[in-house]
Amino acid sequence: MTTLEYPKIAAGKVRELYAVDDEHLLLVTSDRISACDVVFDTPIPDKGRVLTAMSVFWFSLLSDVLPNHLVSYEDERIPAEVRGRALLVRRLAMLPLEAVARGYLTGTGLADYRACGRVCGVELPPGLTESSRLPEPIFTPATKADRGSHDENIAFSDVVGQLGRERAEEVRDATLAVYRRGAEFAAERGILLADTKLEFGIDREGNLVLADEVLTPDSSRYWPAGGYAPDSPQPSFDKQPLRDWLTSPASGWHRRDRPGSPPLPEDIVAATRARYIESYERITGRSLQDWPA
Ligand SMILES: C[C@H](c1ccccc1)n1cc(-c2ncnc(N)c2C#N)cn1
Repeated sequence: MTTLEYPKIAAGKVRELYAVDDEHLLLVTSDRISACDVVFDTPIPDKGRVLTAMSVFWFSLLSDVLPNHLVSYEDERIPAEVRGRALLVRRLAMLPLEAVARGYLTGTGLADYRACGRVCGVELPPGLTESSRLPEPIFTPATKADRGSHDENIAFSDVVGQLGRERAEEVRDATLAVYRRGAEFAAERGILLADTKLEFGIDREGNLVLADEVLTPDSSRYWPAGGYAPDSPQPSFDKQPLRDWLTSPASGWHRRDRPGSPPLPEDIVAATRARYIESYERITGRSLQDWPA
């Protein structure tokens, strides 16, 4: 089989989803990269393998927290062309929300806090600044925005209205448990997980199941622990070389007119590839060379 023989049922900025049969899907991660709301045409070699291998590692580490949708990463139904960057997963009834946990204040969380002292209705202490560590991780759900627009933060009460109280509490508790486990594990390896975005589905038996990708540099903010200092934006462990180049005169890219995406220089591609591989090897203690290609 090739992926072209499976019907494509969804596509994101860097991933595609195919229907394998009534019970199974194929989740394929490309080598494309998105930064500053731009999806670049220049691929980052091995980025899809890193993100896929990372999710498989985290699913295993989190298997005692809750079930997940992973069936296999080397099943015969996975086409050779995407082997190593594709997962065979169980088909679920997906919940219509982005389940976000935050351990640090940045991005839209910081903007909401500065506007009203709260994030998704959660009251925070005064005096927090950019990149402040929160007293404890918070659940900050968001709507699933259409392609091209940004997710909107919503309150827990909105999630209760969507899912009912019992399921909403289950999603909140699972999101925070996954984040806490991941953040603690990553911090011991020199990486701060500032926040993460999870997706959940419901299986035929009505169980809550962890889906999508999990705790990857594309679904989470990875910050180097060394040099962490609140009161200023933190460098992205994986995307900073790309961001620095993109916002420098060298790229010729100007946020104002956004002429599409400039081609990436070889040194930026190489530096970005190295960052992704380093994030995987630091977190897992394994070599990416041992992951299927
Ligand atoms: C957001 C994400 C997506 C991925 C790739 C490209 C575009 C969107 N997505 C995942 C499902 C999905 N549906 C049913 N069962 C599942 N196990 C999953 C998963 N994972 C639907 N959408």
